[in-house]
Amino acid sequence: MWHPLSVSPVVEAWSAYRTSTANQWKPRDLVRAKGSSTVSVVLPARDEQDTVGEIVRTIRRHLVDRLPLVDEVIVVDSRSSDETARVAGEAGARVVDQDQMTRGLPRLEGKGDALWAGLAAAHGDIVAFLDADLREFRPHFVTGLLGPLLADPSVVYVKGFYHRPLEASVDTERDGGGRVTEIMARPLLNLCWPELAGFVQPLAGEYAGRRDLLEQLPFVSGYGVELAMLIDLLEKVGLDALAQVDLGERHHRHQSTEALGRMAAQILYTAWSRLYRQGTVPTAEPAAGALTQFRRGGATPPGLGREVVVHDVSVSERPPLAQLRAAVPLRTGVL
Ligand SMILES: O=c1ccn([C@@H]2O[C@H](COP(=O)(O)OP(=O)(O)O[C@H]3O[C@H](CO)[C@@H](O)[C@H](O)[C@H]3O)[C@@H](O)[C@H]2O)c(=O)[nH]1
Ligand SMILES: O=C(O)[C@H](O)COP(=O)(O)O
Repeated sequence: MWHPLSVSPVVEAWSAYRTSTANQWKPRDLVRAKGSSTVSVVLPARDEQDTVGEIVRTIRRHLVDRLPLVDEVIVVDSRSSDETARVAGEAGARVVDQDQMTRGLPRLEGKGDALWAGLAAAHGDIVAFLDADLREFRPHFVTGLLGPLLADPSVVYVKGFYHRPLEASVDTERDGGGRVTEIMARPLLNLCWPELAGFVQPLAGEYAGRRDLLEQLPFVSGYGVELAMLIDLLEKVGLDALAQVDLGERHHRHQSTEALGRMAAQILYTAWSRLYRQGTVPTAEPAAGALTQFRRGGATPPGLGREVVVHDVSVSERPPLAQLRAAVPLRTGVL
């Protein structure tokens, strides 16, 4: 047993063993290693018309047209109210509609449901997920995620990590980004799932996995999807089948503190479900599924000088796709 304040030997050994950097993985070598297997890239996108086009074009230019590494680029339009679908389509993505993909099933909210719809739409043996709000996007985000999977059959899932600047309109805090990660998710994981403490960016939206494994996982509907996936993967395949890759620096659109509060609440709600499954907490759901926030300037209720805003932060889950396919025999690429 190690001293609680020292680096966990599990984490240390795993990081040394399973961590690579994106520039280690040369695109031409990956094409060779890929052989006849197929790769899909899936981008969940809600109102990302400003960024999604450039990401799709970059992937197509470098990894579809110049080198045959990526076989399809799918953008899941997640109920956008802007031109996301048109922009993505014009850039060369196959655009699928979250609601069309899940028609006939209960309507669920948020990113996790978009990812599940994207996995259902994808044909690849390997599926890589990327957020659609990335700026200064470069192809090494994709090659880095694919490298360990194509080079080593014992790796089944790869998570990206990076430096995270916090970019405000006036200045940049070099390592100020990842606020939910640093203030909530990392402490939570360290305390409750210490084997996962070696993941540098546990909430990263950039990761890749083998499709047959991804299809065995439930997908939590909202922003808890990444946390749940790591915990479920740890239980299902163990730490040694997981890897992480250094993607350098990541720039993205920052959400407001208020929106991040709702994200954090969804993640905590999700963690609760896993703690319940492990027998650590007594009830299947936390005491409440609502988050009350106070916004400057309103007059409801009177006397507070604030507006009270209440959000439902509960999450649901889509079942593993493999379960659905077993119940209703379906080809890949459709639900
Ligand atoms: O209902 C939604 C909400 C978001 N998104 C997309 O999901 C991606 C990530 O969403 P974003 O709101 O930009 O999340 P971040 O603030 O960047 O949150 C970080 O932390 C989240 C919680 O773990 C992860 O899901 C994110 O991938 C990760 O980047 C973007 O492409 C969104 O357009 C959807 O497709 N549908
Ligand atoms: O991953 C996170 O912690 C959240 O997406 C917040 O990221 P940001 O602080 O870089 O906006």
